[in-house]
Formats: sequence, structure tokens, C-alpha cells
Amino acid sequence: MADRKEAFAAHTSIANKDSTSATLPTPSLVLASASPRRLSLLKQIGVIPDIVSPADIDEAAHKDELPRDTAKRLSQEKAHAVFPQFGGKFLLAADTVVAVGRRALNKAENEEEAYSFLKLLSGRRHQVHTGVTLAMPNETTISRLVSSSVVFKALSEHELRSYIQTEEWRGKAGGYAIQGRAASFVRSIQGSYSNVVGLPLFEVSNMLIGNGFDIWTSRE
Ligand SMILES: Cc1cn([C@H]2C[C@H](O)[C@@H](COP(=O)(O)OP(=O)(O)OP(=O)(O)O)O2)c(=O)[nH]c1=O
Repeated sequence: MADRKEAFAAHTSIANKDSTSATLPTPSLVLASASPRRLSLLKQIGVIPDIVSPADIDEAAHKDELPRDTAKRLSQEKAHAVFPQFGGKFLLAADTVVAVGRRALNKAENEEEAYSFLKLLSGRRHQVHTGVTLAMPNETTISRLVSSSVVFKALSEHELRSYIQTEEWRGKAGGYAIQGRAASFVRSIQGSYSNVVGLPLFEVSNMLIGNGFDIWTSRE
């Protein structure tokens, strides 16, 4: 009996919270990204951007710039490029760079480059850095860098060639997508999985919540 009472009380309080939060104004968010992965990662935590507006910037690294610094800087530049069009809203931008030591592996341009990236990643550890910048309605911005470490098994020639055929490497930093068939290459990962895919959800939600964006009132 006590169990049923508790269950009813819990149900009622969820229902009440639900109806309360449904009446709260939903904060407006701009996602400054062309990446479908970033959009679906945000949706995964219930955050639905009002506007998706990709930034068109030069993504080349500066001379002697460390990959982690490139990721953070580019997230800031993406935010700054788009923010002026959407004043008064929250805006989120990110950049993901795959790095082997000081060498950055950007998005592979063609099959040869994708093959050479995967050959380099084969049997070793690499880093995935994602820079995230949040611009606030009051025009202040904050940026975070999140780094994860990924170890690939040694890839056979058959695996390398077959993966290239899947085309999944296109548009992905480092020439692979952990959320696809390349998951079978990943021996271990240290850090945030969503960071590797392109948007570290723990840190992003903390950035949003810490700056007054209630992720629980952003609903589809
Ligand atoms: C390593 C890795 C990267 N990626 C993707 C995430 C990003 O879309 C892309 C890195 O390129 P980015 O330049 O960070 O992003 P983008 O050009 O795709 O989008 P935008 O700049 O408009 O935000 O690689 C995966 O989807 N899976 C992975 O495992």
C-alpha cells in the first residue's frame, strides 16, 4: 500500500513539474553549425535550437598553433561570425580537431587523404579536442576546451580499404566517425564520447545551465 502511495506521489509530482515547466518561456538558442551530429547531440539532451545557422570561416590552423588551441579559437570565431545576426539569444558554436601529437588531422578532402589519416591512427592513441563557445544574450561569451583520448586497434589493409568504401569518413575530423562503423576500430576511449562525436554534452549542458539557460524547458 505504502509503495502504491509513494508511486502515486512520485507520479503526481512529475506531472506537476511537467505542467509547471511547460508554462515557462523556452530560451532561444542558435546553433552556429552545419554539423548534423551537433544538432542530434543537442536534441539528445532535449535542447532544440530555434535557429541553425552555420558559420562560414577559414578553418585553417595558424602557424605553430597547437591542435587544442585551434579547436578553441575556431569555436570562438564561429560564434563571433554568426552572433551579430542574432543578438539577444544564446548561441552555441564548436570545433572538433583530431590530433596525433602536435599534428592536426582535419576533415579529409579525398580518399587518399582519408586512407593516410586512418593509417596514421592505426594501432595508436590520438586526441580529439572540441572547443565550445557559448555567447549569451548580454553579449558575453565563454569558451571551453574538452579533450578525449582514443586508441585504435591496428587496422588491416582490408579494414582500411573497406572503411574508405563506406564514405563515412567524409566531413569528419580525422577521417572517421566513432558513431558509425569506425566504432569497431576503437579499443578504448578516455574522456567524453559525445566530445569525440563533436559536442561534449556534459560540459555543454553545464555551460548552458550555469548561464541561465534551463535545458529542461527547451522542448520540441
Ligand atoms: C572524430 C569525429 C568527428 N566527427 C565530426 C564532427 C564534426 O561535424 C566534424 C569536425 O568538423 P568541424 O569543423 O568541427 O565541424 P563541421 O565543419 O562539420 O561543422 P561546423 O563547423 O559548421 O560546426 O567531424 C564525427 O561526426 N565523428 C567523429 O568520430
